[in-house]
Amino acid sequence: MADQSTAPLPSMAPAPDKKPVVILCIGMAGSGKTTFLQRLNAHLHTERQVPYILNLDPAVTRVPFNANIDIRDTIDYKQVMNEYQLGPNGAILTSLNLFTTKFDQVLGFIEKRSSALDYVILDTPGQIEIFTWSASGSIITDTLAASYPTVLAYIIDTPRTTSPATFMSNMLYACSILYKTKLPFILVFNKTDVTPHDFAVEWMTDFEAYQRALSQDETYMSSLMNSMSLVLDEFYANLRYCGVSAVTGVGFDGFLERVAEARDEYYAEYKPELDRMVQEKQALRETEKKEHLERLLKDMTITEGAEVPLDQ
Ligand SMILES: Nc1nc2c(ncn2[C@@H]2O[C@H](COP(=O)(O)OP(=O)(O)OP(=O)(O)O)[C@@H](O)[C@H]2O)c(=O)[nH]1
Repeated sequence: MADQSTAPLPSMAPAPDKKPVVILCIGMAGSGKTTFLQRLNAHLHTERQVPYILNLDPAVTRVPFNANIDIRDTIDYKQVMNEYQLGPNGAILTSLNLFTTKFDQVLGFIEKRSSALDYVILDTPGQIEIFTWSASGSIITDTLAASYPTVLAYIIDTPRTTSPATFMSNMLYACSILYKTKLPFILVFNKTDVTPHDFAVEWMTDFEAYQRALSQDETYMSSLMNSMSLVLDEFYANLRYCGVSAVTGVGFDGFLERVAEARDEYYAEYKPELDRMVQEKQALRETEKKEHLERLLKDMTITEGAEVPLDQ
């Protein structure tokens, strides 16, 4: 595995305990993750903020940015397919699993440069479930979130989400990922140059507007979605979102503002909960250790045997 960074880092005065924010880009195939990353990378460079980029998609043919670490450098996805007799999705998953076994090295690379970095950005495989519902995806996410403020950017193909039914399934998917990872979450409505995301904002903030859109759908799905939308109301209430165009570059300042808010949420909510869990585990381990020791001492007293009076 290699750290491919080529350009020297611009001189920045790092704050003593400054940690880069990790942005995990996830989204359905074709939502524009890679283009989004390319644009974000360009945007950050113009702002003189330094990103460290990881490509975790072993099947991508062309990466239009300079990835510091690329899964394809260590794992040949086609070879994995042949060697393990797998189909495309199985091979992507296996490649990710193999890569995860070396993730400690990746962390080492990030750690070495972390004081000079502002962001660590990850591009994930096109098939969203391979990352979000796999053990390796969880290990990567949890490992990063244990060391760095980590946020999820869920990229949405806005022009393909304009029907109430597609919108609802996309939101339910986002909701399931949010509850699984519990990490700060940003909905990124991409491709707003084709379709502005105003309709989505309206549906998320005005329950009746979504109901009105639904009422035009007379299929059985409509009543199901009606009930579901009540569930999602709570999800929307705690959600951060923004609209961008990865092609024109519109909306990236807004995205970075959301990232800053999400980072604050990480420190205010996720990190204390993580620390609490670690402390709980440590306390449990201490109690178990004490119990073992007590049992051992008791066993030793028993085996010492009773005192036998000697014949006089
Ligand atoms: N008009 C427009 N097209 C976009 C935008 N972002 C991405 N696209 C196009 O959407 C298509 C898919 O973009 P990718 O960046 O490859 O999407 P992806 O999510 O990485 O795709 P997978 O690797 O299959 O997951 C490409 O044709 C892009 O040019 C955008 O903001 N506006």
